[in-house]
This record gives sequence, C-alpha cells and structure tokens, in this order.
Amino acid sequence: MTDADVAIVGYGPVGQSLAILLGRLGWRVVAFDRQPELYPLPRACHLDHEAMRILQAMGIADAVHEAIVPAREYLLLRADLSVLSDLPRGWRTPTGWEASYHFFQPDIEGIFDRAATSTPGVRIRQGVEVRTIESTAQEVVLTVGAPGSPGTETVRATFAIGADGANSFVRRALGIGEEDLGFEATWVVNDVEVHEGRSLPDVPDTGQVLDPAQPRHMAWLGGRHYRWEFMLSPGADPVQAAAPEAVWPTLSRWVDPSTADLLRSAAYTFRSLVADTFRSGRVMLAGDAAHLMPPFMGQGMVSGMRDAATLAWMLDLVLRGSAPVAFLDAYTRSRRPHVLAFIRQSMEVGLLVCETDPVKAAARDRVLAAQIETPPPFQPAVTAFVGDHPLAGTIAVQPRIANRDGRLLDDVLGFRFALLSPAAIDVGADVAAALRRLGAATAVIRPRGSAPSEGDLVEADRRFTDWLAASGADWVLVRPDGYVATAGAGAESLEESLASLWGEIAVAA
Ligand SMILES: O=C(O)/C=C/c1cccc(O)c1
Repeated sequence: MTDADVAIVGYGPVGQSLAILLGRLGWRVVAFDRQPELYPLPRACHLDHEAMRILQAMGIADAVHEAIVPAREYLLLRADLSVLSDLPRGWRTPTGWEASYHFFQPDIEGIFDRAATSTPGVRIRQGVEVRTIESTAQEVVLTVGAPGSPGTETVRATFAIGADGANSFVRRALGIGEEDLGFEATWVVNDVEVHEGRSLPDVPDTGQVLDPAQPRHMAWLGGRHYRWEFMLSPGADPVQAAAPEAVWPTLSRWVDPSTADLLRSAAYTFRSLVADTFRSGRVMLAGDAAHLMPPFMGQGMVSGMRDAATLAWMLDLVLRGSAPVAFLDAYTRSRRPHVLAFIRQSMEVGLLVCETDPVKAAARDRVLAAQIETPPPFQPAVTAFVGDHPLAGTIAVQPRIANRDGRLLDDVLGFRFALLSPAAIDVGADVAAALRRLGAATAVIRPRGSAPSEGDLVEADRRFTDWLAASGADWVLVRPDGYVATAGAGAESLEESLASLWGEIAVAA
C-alpha cells in the first residue's frame, strides 16, 4: 500500500489545481512545498476562458470570478501612448466565459489553497522539501525532510508530479533536458497598490508600449492593483534598475510614493523553454517545470492549469485500471505540441514588443497601423487522444442549461468524458462498454424552445446545436478537459471512433 496515489512536488497554482482535481475524483494526494507558507507576492496576472472552465471543475469558478476582473482590451501603443493596434480580447468564447481576466495573485491563491485543504483525501505539507525521487516499475519513492534539517522520511506514491517551477528539482533529478527556443529579454516587473481614497490612474486593461527606446507594459489588475514593467537595455544592472529610486521616476506619469505603494520590483529574464518529455516512468512534469514562455500573451499559468486538467483525467483513467501506465505518454503528446504553439506565439508577440532598432520599429508600426482587422483569437487544437473529425482537438462549446437553473454544462455533468447529441443515439453493447470504461456521461441537448423528453437537457440558446450542426456532426465526445475527443454522424461512426480511441490506449499497453 502506498502513502498516496499521487505525490505532487510544488504547491503553486498548478500543484494546487492538480491536487484539487485529483482529490475531487477521489484519489489520495500529498503535495509538498519547501516554502512554509504560500508565496505572498503576485507573479501571474492573467487567466483566460479555458482556465475558468478548469476552475469550474475545481469547484471554485464562482469564488475566483468574484476576485478577478474582465480584461477586454489589449492595446499596442506608440511611445506617446496613442493606439497603434489591438489584440482580440472581446470575442465570444466557446466556454461561455470572458476571453480574459486580470487578477492580483494573492487574492486568488487563498481560494485555491482553501479548496485544496478542504478537499477530502488531499494533504498539504508545506515547509517540506523533496530530496530524492525514484520511479520504479510499481511506484515512486521520495525522500523528504524539512529544509536545513538532517531528518528524512520516505514517502511512496503510485505516481508523482513535478510542479516545482522553472528550476525544477524533479526535472533535474529525472535527467530530462530542455529545448531552448531562444527568446531572452530582461524586464523589471513592478506591482503597485494605489492608496485608498486616491483616484485611480488611467491605464488600459493591458497596454504594451512599443517604444524602441524602452519597451514597456502596463496593466490594471483589478481594484487598486496595477502592474508596470519595462525592458532593460543590454548591460543594464538589474539590481539597480529594480531599486525603488530607479523605479518611481518611471511611474511618475501615473503614481508616486504619496499616492501608491510599490509592493514589489523584481528583474526577470523572460525565456522560452520546453522539456524534451513531460513523462519519465511514473513521474510527470507540469507548469513551469515543463515549459516557460515570455509573458506577452498571459499564458504561463493558464498553460500550467491545462497541464493539471489533462493530467487529472489521464491519471484517473490509469489509476482506475482503465488504461495502462504507458498511456501517460499521451500526456506529453497532448500537452507538448499545444504549449509549444503558445510559446512560439508568445515569442512572436514578444519580438514585436521588444524591438529596439528604430528603423525596424518604424516598419513594424506602419504594418500594425495599416492592419484593418483584429487578428483572430489564437486557439490551437490538441492533437493526441483525439479522433480525425474536423472538430477533434478543438475546444467544445459549453452551453448554459435552461432546465438546470441556467448552469453551465460542465457543472451539470461534472469533470468527466461526455457524449453529447441533439437527439438520443441507440448505442450498441460495445459502445456502451467503451463509454463505461471512460466513465463518460451521456446527455441529449436540445435547443431552446424544444420539448425535452425526460432527462434531456435544454440549452439556453442554440449555440451547442448550431455548433454541432455546422460541422455536420450529430454526436460529440468531449474530454474532461473541455477538448473534443472526436465527433461524427450516426451510431456507426460512434462505434468506429470509440474503437479507434481505445486502440490508442491498447497500443500504449
Ligand atoms: O495577457 C495579458 O493580459 C498580460 C500580458 C502581459 C504582457 C507583458 C508582461 C506581462 O507580465 C503580462
């Protein structure tokens, strides 16, 4: 008997998300972090609509929603702060949430922590470092102890996750290498709280100042919290540049020490790295331990939360005995190309923003100013454990369900596979068995105004119905993480598609 089904190394937002998801699925989780308390300072500041869907699965979407603000503008600005162009943030998302939100991290980390500590089966061990980790054929053996003390304890878990940040001990202990995609820029990040009663500065939700003399960033994080960042020239001393006496003059247009507190100033080198594999034996990497990207699309923490959601359902299948351990290779295959797409896109935006050559910057500005339409939202598809239907790997539409108090579909069905169709499908014994093995829910979803049979769901509008019809499908199988596994028309195609997905699992064995 192991001490835990899953040991998680690192208790930041990604480790917390995974602990909550696995605990809610009924698994025994232990999470270690060498810090005795939650990190008190803000780092991430952006969540997107997919992260909100994952928060639904964690049972904290409403609580987090209370603590965050929609971030509908992402402006690319000239040095004089006039608008050059913008990125899409106000679009209608498939999940039913706003495309983007900003937050002050300490406001939401407490919500994550309370959810983790109150989930049955989840144990949090802060102030405990992991010193060794070994993956054997049967289990993972970790030795842990309090930092600075010689005492050690052995912990055995069926699986372990390294969610221990960019300098991951777990990644290094497993000997997993990283690919460097070559982005490197050092910026000073400043978090500011405006004094109560003071007027709030005029700052866009997100503003990137494309000034070749010094690229800058500013954002409203909600309430009285703001972030200003500026890029350092090569050779500049990051310690001096992050000292308050150097930072305040850069903020003087908006705030000064009589109107605001500087909560944190720190120099960071933004980089672009991806681990060669996200799995070694029974250990998987998640979050910054597996990938790092420049922050310009606000996708760092969101990508880590996607890792947690994918890992949660894949580990659940394996722990339940429905898939072999080797199926966890699908985790790397599902997450690595997807996060690489975000790293590359973040680098592309970063290269636009960080241009310091005035001639190239002027050419860039001409192109941006001539752009008539906002580019489409960047939503890459996942490409592993999905079928070959055009919808496969894309984000499934999540309707509100009128005859379930207007709740979002995932809240009605739970964090599980779901076979959805606009009319009942007559499934044979093989399909029924495959759906049972997946732990799938089945639901008939009818458009607003139709008369439901008993048990049918009625959507609040026609979004789901129209989405499915537009692709010629009459059923869709949605993964617990919200991506379409596969879709098709007719009971026969359902049988073939499920057989092919199970084939992928069988090949793993
Ligand atoms: O996506 C956002 O809203 C924020 C992005 C961003 C850009 C530059 C620097 C950051 O720390 C965040």
